[in-house]
Amino acid sequence: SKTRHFKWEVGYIYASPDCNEKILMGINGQFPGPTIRAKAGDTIHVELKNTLHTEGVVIHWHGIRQLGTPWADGTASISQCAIDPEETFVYRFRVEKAGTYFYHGHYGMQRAAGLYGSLIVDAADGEAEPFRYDGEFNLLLSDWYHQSIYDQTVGLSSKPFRWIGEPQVNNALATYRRNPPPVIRVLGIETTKSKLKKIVGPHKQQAVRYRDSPINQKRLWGPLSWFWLSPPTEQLTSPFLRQEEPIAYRTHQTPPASSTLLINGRGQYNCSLAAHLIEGSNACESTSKDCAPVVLRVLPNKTYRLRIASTTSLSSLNLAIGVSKPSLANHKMVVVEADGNHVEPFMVDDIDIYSGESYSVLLTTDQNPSSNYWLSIGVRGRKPKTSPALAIVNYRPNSPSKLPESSPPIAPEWNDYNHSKSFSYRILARRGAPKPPQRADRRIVLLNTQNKIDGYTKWSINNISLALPPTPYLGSMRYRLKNAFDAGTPPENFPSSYDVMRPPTNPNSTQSSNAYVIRFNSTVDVILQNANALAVNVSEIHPWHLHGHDFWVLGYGDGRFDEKDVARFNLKNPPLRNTVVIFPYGWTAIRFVADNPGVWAFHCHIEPHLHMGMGVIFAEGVEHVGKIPKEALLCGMTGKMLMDNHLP
Ligand SMILES: O=C1O[C@H]([C@@H](O)CO)C(O)=C1O
Repeated sequence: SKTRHFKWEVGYIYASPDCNEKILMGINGQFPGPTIRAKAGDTIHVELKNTLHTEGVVIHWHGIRQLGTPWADGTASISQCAIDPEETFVYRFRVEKAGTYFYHGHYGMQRAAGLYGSLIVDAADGEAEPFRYDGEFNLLLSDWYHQSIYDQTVGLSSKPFRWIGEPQVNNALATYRRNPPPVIRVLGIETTKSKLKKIVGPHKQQAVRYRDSPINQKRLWGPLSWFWLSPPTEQLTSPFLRQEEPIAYRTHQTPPASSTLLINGRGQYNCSLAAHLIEGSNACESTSKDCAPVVLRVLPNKTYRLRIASTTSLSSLNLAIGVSKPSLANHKMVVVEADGNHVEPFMVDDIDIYSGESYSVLLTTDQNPSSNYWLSIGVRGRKPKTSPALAIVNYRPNSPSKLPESSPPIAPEWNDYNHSKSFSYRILARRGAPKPPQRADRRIVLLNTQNKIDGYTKWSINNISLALPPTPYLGSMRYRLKNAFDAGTPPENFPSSYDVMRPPTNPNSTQSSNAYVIRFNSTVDVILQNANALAVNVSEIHPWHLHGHDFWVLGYGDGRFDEKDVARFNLKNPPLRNTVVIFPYGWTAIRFVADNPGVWAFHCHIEPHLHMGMGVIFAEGVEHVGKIPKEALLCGMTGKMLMDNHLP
């Protein structure tokens, strides 16, 4: 095995990930950051210089256990002090297991600023993974907002609360959405100002009125095929329209597409590559190569491994490959890996992927080779304001610019939770994978609720919203510093009178930095219990990610977890993972062995939710932690002790 050296600088750069220029966090001028490729058993050595100038930074290596190097986990306030501007920190750790991983910022909402990249671990020399393929592609999925992360975080901690919205809703649209006029869209051709006037003809006055709306003029009169009329118009039956056949048109109650999903850092804002095939879409016009569609160049009748990871800020995603006609999703995929663990192979038409998860699927290029196909990514679990992100599967020797002849595969409805559940339930450990201990030493039940604290909107776990302390836990626990974080053990359960199906009767909760201390080498079950959020009839998906461990997913259920559900736990072939979802109003049970000395975050991987307190801290075997590099301890109480020469 080798040591692989990298020298990185994190800094803001200009980029146009969705054809709109913004600033984002790049590494060595790149977005997404460089891909790390290593072999199982290798040591990764990243010398990270912070060139953000005015704020700290850390990088978390998602899915890497950090056995023996807990200070390299890259979690600000937990495993290390944030790296100051112009300072350098060395992340040095081993990658033990082949698989598809990624890395990302873990300080404030820096992940959502674009601070992420892929980390791919191949099998060690002389070893092989238990499946074969002819080639591979790496797809790192994310969502992208036009609002800066500073704008987003201030909104989340303001009264009244300002939600970040579905990906990239701009302000004009947000204003517009409060009072949406019916929308009429002219499709399939570029609408010019003169054409628009002609079409509008008899409704001219209404259109003129609309010019004073918050929507900018460019959008109204620009080359995009959009315009609005008010008051409500069911269908525009102007004779001009009929003349213009084959223009399709219809009325909408929804505003324009407002989100950008990115594939390998590239997407198209408010337009679709498949506009000519999808009613209601705008054609993309940009020629910027930052946002050119991703093309997967394949040969017919081969098998490819697609490595798919999601580092979205908010969105849950669905991925399918094909075209909508003649059959629905005409490339099957065989799932073989989840979060760096082999799963019992199973075949699907589409996969769901939540933030923090990764999969490998095998794709066989067995369709008509004279066509190219769509790889389509849609939103799950939250009502999308977005059209799907598209990449092109290019069967060679076709031209990569030959667009598929029919529209992308039709994604399941965003709220078809049965579809999502049936996918999750099919993920099982591959034969021969490590089995869980047959019983646990401790069970912690974590109730997930949306709350209010002094009028601020928060998320809480057993009525405690996580507030990180100024001194990272790893240092303060290792050196037994007093009063570095809130004392006392957080609750192991929640009151039996709590009704998970209804909004909280008393939504008030408290903030704390207290931590769960877990006996070293003990086996712990965690039941993640979902509940109704603040609004009636709302319960959301939350993907929970555990640092420092893989865990077995023992089971899922609807409603409130009950003691009798224990009998249904899968102890035979539960999958090992590092991220798992709770479905609306449901529970998920996991088991892990606390065999990794350190302090580890366990949290919802939705970036704004973590920011709103949706996480807990697990500490185990901290007395076995080796010598923490001083550079990880330079802040808070450990920083002061270093200055006074009081740390060993
Ligand atoms: O944390 C969240 O806040 C909003 C909403 O509940 C309040 O605006 C939302 O959809 C979340 O997921």
